[in-house]
Amino acid sequence: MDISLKQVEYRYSLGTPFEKLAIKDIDLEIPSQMYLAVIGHTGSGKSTLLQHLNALLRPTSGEVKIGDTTVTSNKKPKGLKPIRQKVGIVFQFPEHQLFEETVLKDICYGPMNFGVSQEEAEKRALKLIKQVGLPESILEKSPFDLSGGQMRRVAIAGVLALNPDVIVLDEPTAGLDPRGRKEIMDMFYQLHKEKELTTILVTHSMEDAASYADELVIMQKGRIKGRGKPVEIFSKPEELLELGLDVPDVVRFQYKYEKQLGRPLSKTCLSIDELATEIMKERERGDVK
Ligand SMILES: Nc1ncnc2c1ncn2[C@@H]1O[C@H](COP(=O)(O)OP(=O)(O)OP(=O)(O)O)[C@@H](O)[C@H]1O
Repeated sequence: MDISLKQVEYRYSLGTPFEKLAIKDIDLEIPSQMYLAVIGHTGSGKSTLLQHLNALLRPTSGEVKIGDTTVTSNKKPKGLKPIRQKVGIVFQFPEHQLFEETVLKDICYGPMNFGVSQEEAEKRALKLIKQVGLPESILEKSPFDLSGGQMRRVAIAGVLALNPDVIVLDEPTAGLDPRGRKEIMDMFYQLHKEKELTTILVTHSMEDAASYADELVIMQKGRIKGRGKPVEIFSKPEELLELGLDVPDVVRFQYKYEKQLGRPLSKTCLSIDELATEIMKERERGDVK
């Protein structure tokens, strides 16, 4: 399912003394099955943008197309439910929204609310609990007896239980330890590939943006400042650093190395292995120590 935004602007508290422009001039095409990462400073409008992707927010002006449905300021989509089913959002700390007595009931709540039979919902829960890396036995436990990382996975299974075509991730690993972060990010990547899920990730982690995304969008002060493949975006680290954004460690190493070398390497490397190979090649040429 393709999503597109045309000249989207959003103002919070429109028409009040607290009116606040959050995003402006947003033109964005997200083709089906893409993995897109949205990066930018705090307050640059990333979360506001995300909430337009399943009509949680409607633009103050401009137009959002989600599949065949058009959302504008004065055009409330007829069926919001299908959009909410097709586009699942995993907010920061999604475990705060767990509320049922058992994990099974929690995962089944969403689909049953959308008219899926209990039998089908339970079938999905059983499959998903394994996909998010948890044992089947956890289904009968109270979600509140689980660790933070387990709760996060249960909450993610609840979003996936709606069988979305698109999944929107707003800093989905916030607060997890490095191992938990990697496991969750790898899991989303696998789901993206296996289920052909269009994936939109908001992240402050440049490593994650570089490792997983097909393309990156840079937001600054409510506008889109740039878009490109990770290797294109990170091949100009100075521009990102000027915007006050970070770059992956490997890009920083390459940048320093090139300064010493006095010329660029033949390509931008996004992994340590790639960079090591490039440096070896330089050394084999014999003009570098
Ligand atoms: N509910 C709200 N009411 C008024 N202004 C808001 C509201 N939510 C966000 N804003 C403002 O809109 C702008 C964009 O905020 P947004 O949360 O979209 O940024 P962000 O890039 O997601 O930030 P972060 O990385 O901190 O989550 C900011 O200036 C913010 O203060």
